[in-house]
Amino acid sequence: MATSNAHDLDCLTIAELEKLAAERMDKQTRDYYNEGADHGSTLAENMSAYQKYRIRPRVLRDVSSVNTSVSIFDYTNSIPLGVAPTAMQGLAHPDGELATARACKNTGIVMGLSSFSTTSLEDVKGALGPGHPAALQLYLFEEREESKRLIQRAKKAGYKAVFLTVDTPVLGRRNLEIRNQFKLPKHLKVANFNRDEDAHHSADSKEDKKKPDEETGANQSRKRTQDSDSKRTPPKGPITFHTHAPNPTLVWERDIAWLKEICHPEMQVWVKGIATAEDALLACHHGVDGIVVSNHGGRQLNGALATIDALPEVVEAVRSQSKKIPVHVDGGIRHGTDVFKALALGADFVWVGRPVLWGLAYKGQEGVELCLKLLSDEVRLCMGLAGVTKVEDIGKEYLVKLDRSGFMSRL
Ligand SMILES: Cc1cc2nc3c(=O)[nH]c(=O)nc-3n(C[C@H](O)[C@H](O)[C@H](O)COP(=O)(O)O)c2cc1C
Ligand SMILES: CCCCC(=O)C(=O)O
Repeated sequence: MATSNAHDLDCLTIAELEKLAAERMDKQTRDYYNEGADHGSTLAENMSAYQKYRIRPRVLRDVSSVNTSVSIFDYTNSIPLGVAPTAMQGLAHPDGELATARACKNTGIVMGLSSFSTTSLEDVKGALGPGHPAALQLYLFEEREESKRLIQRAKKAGYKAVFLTVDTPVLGRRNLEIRNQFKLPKHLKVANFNRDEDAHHSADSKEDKKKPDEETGANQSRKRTQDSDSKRTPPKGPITFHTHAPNPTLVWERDIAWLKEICHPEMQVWVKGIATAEDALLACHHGVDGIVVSNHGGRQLNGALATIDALPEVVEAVRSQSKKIPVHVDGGIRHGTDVFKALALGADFVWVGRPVLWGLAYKGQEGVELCLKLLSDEVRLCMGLAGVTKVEDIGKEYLVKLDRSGFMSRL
C-alpha cells in the first residue's frame, strides 16, 4: 500500500478511531466488540505488554525505499498484517463483512472471516475477487457433518486456509454480554448456517429451523458449561454462536487429523489460540500448517498471559523443529510500532481485530481502509526511523526489554 498524504483530520490514530466508533455503535454492539472476559485484565495487558519493549533505532542506512510487503498464501500482502476474523460485522455497519472485504482488496491485505459472519463466505470471497487470499476461521462443531459442509464450501469458494480456533472449548465469561442479554437483531443472521440450501442435509426437526434466538442460546451455552460432564449433551436446534462455537470435546489426536483429511491439499490447516511452547510443539507434531498465538483478544481466559509475552516461547519451540511453520500473533496491536515489535520478537505476521471493527463502525468500507492505512503508514514510518528497509530484516537486535524497575536489557 502506498503512503498517501490525504488524511482524515478527525482521525489520525487508532485511539481516535476507537472514540469515533464508540459514538456510532449502539450499547449492545459496543460492549460486545470492546469487552474482554471477566475483569478484562488480559485484554488490557495484551496492549500494555507492548510497552515493555523499546526500539533500538539504527541510523545512516538509506531508507529512501522501504518495502513493507510480505508473502502470505502466495500473495504479496502490502504489510505484515491481516484482518483477524471477528464475528457478526453486520452489527457495526449495514455492509458488514462486504465492506471489510472491499477494504482488504483495495489495500492489498489478507482477510480472515469468522464462521459466524453475517455475510456468507461465498459472498465475501466474491467481494475479495479470485486472486485475493482469505482464511476461514473455524469453530469445529460437535455435529461434524455441518462443519464438513462448511469446509467444503470454503474450499470451493477458494479460501486458502482454515484457522481452527482452539481457545474456545467453553465460552469465556463476558459480563456485559450477559447483562445486555446479547441478541442478534432480527434483520441480521449468521449467514453461513441455517440456510434453506442446508435444509435437505439436516435431520433437524422443523421446529429447530426457526430463527435462532441468541438470548436462549446464551442461556443454553452457560447451562452446558455449568453442567457436570455426565449431564452434558451436544447442542440441539439452530446454529448460534453461543450454542455451537464452544466445543469442549476437541482433542489434538482425532480432530487435527480429521481436519487435515478434509482440507488438504487445497486448504491449509492452522490453529488459532496457542499460548505455550508445549502446545506449539504439539501443533508441529500433528502437522498443522501454521500457528496463531492468540488469547482471542482477551475474551476467553482472563488472567492468561498477554500474547506478546507468549510469543517468544512459541517461536523458540517452533524454531527447534526441523520443519519450520509460520508463527503469527494477534491481540492488542494498536500501532505500527506494535507490529514492528511483534516481528522483532519472531512473529512472521500479525492480525488485528477490534481496530478494524472500529473502522467499520466509523465509516463502513472507507473506515476500514482508514484503519488499515493508518497502521500501514505507521509500519512504514517505524521501519524507516528504525533503519530497516525490508520486513525480513526486523529482528530482536532492534529491541530492548524493560523490567519492572525500568532496567533495560538486550534480547
Ligand atoms: C467482537 C469480536 C468477535 C470475534 N469473533 C471471533 C470469531 O468469531 N472467531 C475467532 O476465532 N476469533 C474471534 N475474535 C478474536 C479475533 O480473531 C482476534 O483474536 C482478536 O480480536 C485479536 O485481538 P484485538 O481485538 O486486540 O486485535 C473476535 C474478537 C472480537 C473483538
Ligand atoms: C463463541 C464466540 C463466537 C464469537 C467470538 O469468537 C467472540 O465473540 O469472541
